[in-house]
Amino acid sequence: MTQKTLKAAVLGASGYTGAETVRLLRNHPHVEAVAATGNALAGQKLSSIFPHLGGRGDLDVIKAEDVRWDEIDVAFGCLPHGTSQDLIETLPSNVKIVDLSSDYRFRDPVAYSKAYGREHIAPERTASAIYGLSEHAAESLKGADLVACPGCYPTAILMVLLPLMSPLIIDTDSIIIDAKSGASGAGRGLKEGNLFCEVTEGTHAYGVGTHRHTPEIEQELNLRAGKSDIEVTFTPHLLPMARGEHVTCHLRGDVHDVQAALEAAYANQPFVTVLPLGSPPPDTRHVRGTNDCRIAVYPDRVKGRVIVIGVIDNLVKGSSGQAIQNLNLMMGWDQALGLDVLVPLFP
Ligand SMILES: NC(=O)C1=CN([C@@H]2O[C@H](COP(=O)(O)OP(=O)(O)OC[C@H]3O[C@@H](n4cnc5c(N)ncnc54)[C@H](OP(=O)(O)O)[C@@H]3O)[C@@H](O)[C@H]2O)C=CC1
Ligand SMILES: CC(=O)N[C@@H](CCC(=O)OP(=O)(O)O)C(=O)O
Repeated sequence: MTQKTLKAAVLGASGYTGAETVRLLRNHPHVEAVAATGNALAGQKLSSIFPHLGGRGDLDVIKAEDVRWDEIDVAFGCLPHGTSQDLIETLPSNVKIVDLSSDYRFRDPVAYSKAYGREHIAPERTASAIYGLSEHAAESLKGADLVACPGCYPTAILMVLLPLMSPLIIDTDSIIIDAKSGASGAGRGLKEGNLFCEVTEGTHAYGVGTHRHTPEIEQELNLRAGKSDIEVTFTPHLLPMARGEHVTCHLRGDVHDVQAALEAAYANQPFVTVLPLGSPPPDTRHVRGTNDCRIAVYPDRVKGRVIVIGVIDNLVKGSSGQAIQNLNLMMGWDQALGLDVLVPLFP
């Protein structure tokens, strides 16, 4: 039997994750992007905004209200948080939603309001959405209608930390996460902090002690560990590069236990490589342009401490790639469909 091709609308295709979703879907055998939406840039061809997407399958960027929703099977929400829920809650109920924003990531609407400073317009839906860290949610993703893709930092960090939570093999009182992102993590919108001169030839921390990804990370760690008191120290930094995310987790535990737990968790996972102990540290360029995640474990010279490094591409595993991986799992397909063709771009 021939597989039906799902018709996808990419909401926010004139932004970075939307354009990346369109790019990646071109490799997908069973999903076709047939609608692309934008706001200020609606009215243009997608290839005039993103010339690299020119050629086959060019799309008109239209407003979401002009999409012919009766023809759409799945929507990828690549919109700013807040805008995302406002639009998603107006869509027909038969359209499957894979949301890349933070709008449906919080299982507790009160925690959402605390982190984002607004009331959720559909608190019961955020409570029941599936948190789509693909490798850790495969079963619950099957048949799901609404999936919240994790943030790019939470993706890289939880890929490292979740396998250490159950059984709990690290001390949860001393988790310190030093994280770095390329500037595409901040989106394509014009912001002073993203100007070339503000980003190049330097680096700086931001959101120190306050970043909104901290409660998202803590939510998932506590759920996995069956606890409610895990807190983490998380410090993100902006690096002068377009894409890539690098996290260094400083933990208290046994290096061999940590290595064994990570190897066991990802033994059969196509996108995750746990490097052998003693390997050179992974580089964001080893996963650039792919849905891969590489993890490496090191003993600290301080007795009883372990350092674990994870790298992903924020625009692929950290957003659009994982979104497609999630759709594959929702549909009961091979999770790697359309994504296993990607090969890292180095240097
Ligand atoms: N960048 C990343 O690495 C990651 C991003 N995310 C999340 O994914 C989502 C998209 O991020 P990203 O692609 O970087 O963002 P961008 O700023 O690059 O793109 C935002 C998109 O949303 C559209 N948009 C903005 N405002 C409105 C509105 N009021 N109504 C309708 N459409 C609107 C924009 O249209 P137009 O330009 O035409 O005005 C654009 O297409 C965000 O929620 C982000 O937090 C998650 C993980 C990683
Ligand atoms: C470099 C940079 O600015 N990164 C963004 C995170 C991108 C991401 O994952 O964001 P969402 O949780 O909004 O989806 C930030 O720190 O806010």
